[in-house]
Amino acid sequence: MSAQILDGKATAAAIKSDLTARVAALRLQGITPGLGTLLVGDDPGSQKYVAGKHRDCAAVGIASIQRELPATATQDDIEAVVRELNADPACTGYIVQLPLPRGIDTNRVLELMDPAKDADGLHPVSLGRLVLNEPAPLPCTPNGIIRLLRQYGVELAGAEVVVVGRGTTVGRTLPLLLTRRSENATVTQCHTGTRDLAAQLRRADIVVAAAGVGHLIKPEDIKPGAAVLDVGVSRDENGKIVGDVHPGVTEVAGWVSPNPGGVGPMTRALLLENVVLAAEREAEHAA
Ligand SMILES: Nc1nc2c(c(=O)[nH]1)N[C@@H](CN(C=O)c1ccc(C(=O)N[C@@H](CCC(=O)O)C(=O)O)cc1)CN2
Repeated sequence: MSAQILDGKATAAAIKSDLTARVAALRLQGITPGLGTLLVGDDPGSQKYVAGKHRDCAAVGIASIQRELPATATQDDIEAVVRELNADPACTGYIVQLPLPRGIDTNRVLELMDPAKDADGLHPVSLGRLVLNEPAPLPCTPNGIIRLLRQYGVELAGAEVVVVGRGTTVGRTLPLLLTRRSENATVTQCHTGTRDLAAQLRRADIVVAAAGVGHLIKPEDIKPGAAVLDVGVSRDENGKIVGDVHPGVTEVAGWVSPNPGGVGPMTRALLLENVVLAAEREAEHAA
């Protein structure tokens, strides 16, 4: 058996096509949505992701506001740009590309953002609203995972989901989305302190790997027919980028998300969606 591919590239393309029409409608009302990004430092991965976000903006008609600071930027330098983006009327929503350089207090930077301009759903106010089940911009990668599963008809209600990882962008936030009544999944969160990861994985209907440990998830750990989503990015001993999921998993699983081409493109599309939703709310208030 070979697993069905959860094609994030194709699913993201359909979302972007819908967004292109919605942006055109907003522009007719005199509103041009704008996405801001703040990139600090010269990490090639982060540079690539941010460049991709602005390419996507151009493709759907969203304006781009690109701010960059060197790796030597101080906390004050970064906070000054955050204040500028908060005040910029052309900027509907923005993100601070993570991770920030060592020595920078990331939480302080995020807390300084205007929550109304949080395009990432990672501001403490947005995360608090998510916990309280109130309307909030959804974190892009977790939202992308759920939308991809829905697109391919993978049942979430009653499913046993194992999330591997506890980072803010995926591990901590995905369980909050999966356990909403609309999804109704049961979630086990695993991490480096989990005593027997393989035992947890073997009973999972859905596995989301976001640990950043190359090929951590092996074929023998997967229940036949399960859905396996690979969100991890790390480098092997030759410097080649590898995901968290061993390629052999495709022979056991029912569905797999490729990496690249799975959750990454969904993350980017749903960032644009958050900006368009914010601009549509602005249009409603203006009417
Ligand atoms: N402020 C944020 N920072 C980070 C986030 C985030 O959601 N918000 N997530 C990750 C990085 N990330 C988004 O910024 C991201 C990662 C990967 C991709 C992507 O499209 N990957 C492609 C492959 C790209 C390539 O290497 O050629 C794929 O998977 O097909 C998009 C966004 C950490 N920081």
